[in-house]
Formats: sequence, structure tokens, C-alpha cells
Amino acid sequence: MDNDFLTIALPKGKLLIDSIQLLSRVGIECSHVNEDSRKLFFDLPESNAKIIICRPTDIPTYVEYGAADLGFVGKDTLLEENKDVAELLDLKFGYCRFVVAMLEASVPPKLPSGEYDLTGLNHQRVATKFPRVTESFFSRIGMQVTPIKLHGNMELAPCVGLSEMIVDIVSTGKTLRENHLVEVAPILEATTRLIANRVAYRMKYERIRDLVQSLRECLQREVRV
Ligand SMILES: Nc1ncnc2c1ncn2[C@@H]1O[C@H](COP(=O)(O)OP(=O)(O)OP(=O)(O)O)[C@@H](O)[C@H]1O
Ligand SMILES: O=P(O)(O)OC[C@H]1O[C@H](OP(=O)(O)OP(=O)(O)O)[C@H](O)[C@@H]1O
Repeated sequence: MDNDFLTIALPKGKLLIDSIQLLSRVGIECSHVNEDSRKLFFDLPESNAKIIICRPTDIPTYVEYGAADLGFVGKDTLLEENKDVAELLDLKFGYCRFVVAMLEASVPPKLPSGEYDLTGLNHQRVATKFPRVTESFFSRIGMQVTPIKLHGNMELAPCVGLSEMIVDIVSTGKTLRENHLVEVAPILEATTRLIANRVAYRMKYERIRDLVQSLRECLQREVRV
């Protein structure tokens, strides 16, 4: 094993461009990497590294099995996939929030604290791409729900009677508004994280430590600017 060589898994989709820009800024020049071609891996001999492009939800799996030493992944996906990987750094980009939402017409009353009273929704159905995060949130507030796993367009589910609620990512809030949905509870905030395979983290410790340090310094410089 070349303990200086890194295979880095990047997610196609919303997080790809920021991931490429950040890596290029810390000396792993990969600005030619893109998802427009069908090419899924890119050798970077000058950086002694390789980039592989994966579906965002598959990144923790590639890293857990060691097919990639490192991966860039949203905290939402990391929590949902629950793989045995090391979370090394919050990369700060790709900010989004997880919320519970439901149709405007069915929102529950509010408590004196200003929060919605969700207790009347016990045992209801929740459409989501994130059943683990959903169950864990509701069990934390003493409720049980039935998650219905979907792969996209969760907002449709309450509109057609598939579920009473959804748990999904909100960024601008436009998708909720356009489908007459209202946020009734925040769950958590997510940003992109750097994760590592646990064995690679030990075997390639110096290379990974130096990269983490460069990323940290780069992120701190950005905050100061
Ligand atoms: N509207 C959004 N605004 C900001 N970040 C988002 C938004 N939606 C998703 N994200 C973040 O980007 C990550 C990847 O989202 P993207 O939509 O590119 O892929 P996906 O379709 O969810 O993944 P997959 O194809 O594996 O199901 C999410 O896990 C989340 O961390
Ligand atoms: O608050 P907004 O800015 O409207 O963003 C929220 C939308 O973004 C995500 O969907 P995405 O575009 O990733 O589509 P998908 O559900 O098919 O993955 C999420 O699932 C919401 O539908």
C-alpha cells in the first residue's frame, strides 16, 4: 500500500463544485473533474491522488469498505447511512436544514412556547428519504411514527394523501411554499463533512493529517475574508 496515495470520493450533484474548488485550493488540483462526462474516476498523478465520483448516498459505503480513503458527504446523509467511518472535519458548505413539514390546512395548534404541538400526530405516516433520522427525532420527543421511504419529491406525499407529514431538507423554503406546506418542527442543521476510512486514517495518517490541516486553514482564511 502506498501510504501517501489518496482515493477521494466526491458526491455528484449539489456538493460537487464546492468540493472540487476546496480541494483545488489546498493543492489537490482537480478543476477538470466534472460529472458531465460518463467518466467516474480521475487520476491526479501530480497530487498522488485519485478522485472517484459517487451518488451522494453511496459515499459512506465506499469509504466504510475502503474503496475510498476519504469522502465528502452531507451530515444528513452521514447520519442516515450510519456507516462505520471517521468524521474528520466540518467543511462548512452545503448548508441545509432538516425539518418536519405538513400541509398548511392541517397544522396543529401551537404551545405557549410558540412551538407546534405535535402530540396529536402520534402514529401518523411520515414520507421521507431519511427514515433513520425521522425515527430518531420522533422517538427523542416521545412519539412513534411510521416512516414511508421515498427517493425524491417528498413534498408530493401529503398533497395526495400518502402521508400526513414529511421530513426533508429545506434550503430556501421555496419547495415547501409552492406545495402549500409549512415547517412544523426543526430537526437539525447539516453541512458537508470530510470522512475517512478508519484503517486508511491509521495507515495514511500523516498524509490525511496534513490535508485536514490545510483544509482547516483554508476554511479559516475564508471566514476571515
Ligand atoms: N436544497 C438544498 N440546498 C443545499 N444543500 C442541499 C440541498 N439539498 C440537498 N443538499 C445537500 O446536498 C447533498 C446532496 O444533495 P443532492 O440533491 O445533490 O443529491 P441527492 O439527490 O440527495 O442524492 P442521491 O442521488 O444519492 O439520492 C444533501 O445530502 C445535502 O447535504
Ligand atoms: O428549500 P428549497 O431551496 O426549495 O430546497 C429544498 C428541496 O431541495 C431538495 O430537493 P432536491 O432539489 O435535491 O431534489 P430531490 O428531492 O429529487 O433530491 C429537498 O429534497 C427539497 O425538495
